Amino acid sequence: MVVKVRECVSISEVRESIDQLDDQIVKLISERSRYVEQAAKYKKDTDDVKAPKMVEAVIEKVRNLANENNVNPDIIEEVYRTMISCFINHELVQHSKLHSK
Ligand SMILES: C=C(O[C@@H]1C=C(C(=O)O)C=C[C@H]1O)C(=O)O
Repeated sequence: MVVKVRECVSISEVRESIDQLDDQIVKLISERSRYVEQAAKYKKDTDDVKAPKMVEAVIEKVRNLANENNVNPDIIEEVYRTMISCFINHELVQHSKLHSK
């Protein structure tokens, strides 16, 4: 599917459109973060948090979604590897707080 976007007639319109999307993207990443934090409760050790097989499954899934949505899968993979790596570090902190009590 090709997502329909508005045909901008100036750089300020382009920037305005990108700003609106950034607002949504940050809200969605925040929502994702809340679920990753909840995952810490169900992971028994740090290997479980790092879950390399799960990471590869997510990467495969988002590469397929990228192909379906007409965006370069290599860009999506790089963005997701960076995001998941940050979330794993965040979750390791949550996990150690929960399991040191
Ligand atoms: C949500 C899970 O794992 C977590 C998912 C992450 C992510 O997708 O960003 C990061 C850390 C993992 O511990 C899961 O195993 O289902």
